Amino acid sequence: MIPTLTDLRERARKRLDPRVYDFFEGGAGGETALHENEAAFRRLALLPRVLRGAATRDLSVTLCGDRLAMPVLVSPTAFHRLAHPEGEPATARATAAAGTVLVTGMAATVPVAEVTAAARAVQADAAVWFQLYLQPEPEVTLALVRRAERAGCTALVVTVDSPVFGRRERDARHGFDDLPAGLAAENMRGLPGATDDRPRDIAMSPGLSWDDLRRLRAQTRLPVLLKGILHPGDARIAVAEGVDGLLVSNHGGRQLDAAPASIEALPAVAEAVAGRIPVLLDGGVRRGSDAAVALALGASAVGVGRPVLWGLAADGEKGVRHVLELLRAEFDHVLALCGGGSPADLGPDLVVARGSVRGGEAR
Ligand SMILES: Cc1cc2nc3c(=O)[nH]c(=O)nc-3n(C[C@H](O)[C@H](O)[C@H](O)COP(=O)(O)O)c2cc1C
Ligand SMILES: CCCCCCCCCCC(=O)C(=O)O
Repeated sequence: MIPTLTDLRERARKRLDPRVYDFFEGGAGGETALHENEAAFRRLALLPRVLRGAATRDLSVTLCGDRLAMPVLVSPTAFHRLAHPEGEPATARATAAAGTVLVTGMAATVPVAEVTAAARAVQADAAVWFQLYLQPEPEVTLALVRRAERAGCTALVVTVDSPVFGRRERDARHGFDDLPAGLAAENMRGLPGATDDRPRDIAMSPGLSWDDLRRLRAQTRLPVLLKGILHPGDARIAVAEGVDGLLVSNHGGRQLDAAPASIEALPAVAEAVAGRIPVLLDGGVRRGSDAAVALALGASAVGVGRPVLWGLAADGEKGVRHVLELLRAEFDHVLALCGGGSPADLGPDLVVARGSVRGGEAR
């Protein structure tokens, strides 16, 4: 039988140390935002169109100069070697084989240059983006940016939803506050605050402002996307500042537990951006139909976090390939069922609240 994401989640749970499984799976506080990310998709339905003559389908999208074979990319998740000994290079090979973007990041357990090399061994022009938390000392951030540029990353994703680290009750219960011996955030080596034995800790910086972002953008030619935007006011400022893209995200429910589900925040952000820059979304995407709903509501693409970790833990590179292929095939199928030939054919008129369509009242 072909394993579904639910099967892979269960396989991952059986294979992983419960402390690691909970670190991957858990959210902040009472885990309301975590739960809502998936639940909010279940409250939405697609109202398909018919007889639109879409004989062939092309799933590809272009984002910040990179062409993706499908509108699903891999969001940054920390510490892939906790899931599988091969870690981020296995994820990179699988993502390159799927023809989409891997966002690796500061909290990778393999240096960024090895991650891009693994992706490019599979596909010469594989796109890898680098996620970073701006550090309180600009020179540390700059050193990380140069590392990502040298490694051939094609965009930077600055996570802005984490002025402080989320209160993760599962981790607190387990006392899980450090990596096992032999694993580290490898991109943090050789920076101020690092020692020969131990990389510098990743700092969260509550004092950051748009000035810090302006400084970063002046220091690099790479496109800069902001990850963790939920408020349309911030989206408007980001566009005015010249940011290259936004990722609507509540960090997989791991930061502000009182935040709305990502899919609920998307329409207002998309409206504020009005097509001027790409808007992406992550959080709770578990099916091709979730991706279709997000695209219909204004996203150019979606990211997946935990599903990739489940695939990696369950079956290494093969498991991640399987996750991405499942999502591609499901998205393609849903697009066909909605009468679409490309992601651009999905618009807001196709999305309704479940239970709201009665006898022709909908449109
Ligand atoms: C175990 C784990 C680690 C994560 N690490 C990071 C990270 O280092 N940087 C970041 O910006 N987001 C991180 N995230 C958030 C993801 O990028 C993404 O926003 C979230 O996982 C999407 O939700 P999903 O898991 O429901 O797909 C992490 C998420 C998880 C589950
Ligand atoms: C196992 C020890 C935890 C140390 C935390 C380091 C910060 C990494 C940030 C990862 C992240 O964003 C997440 O959501 O988790």
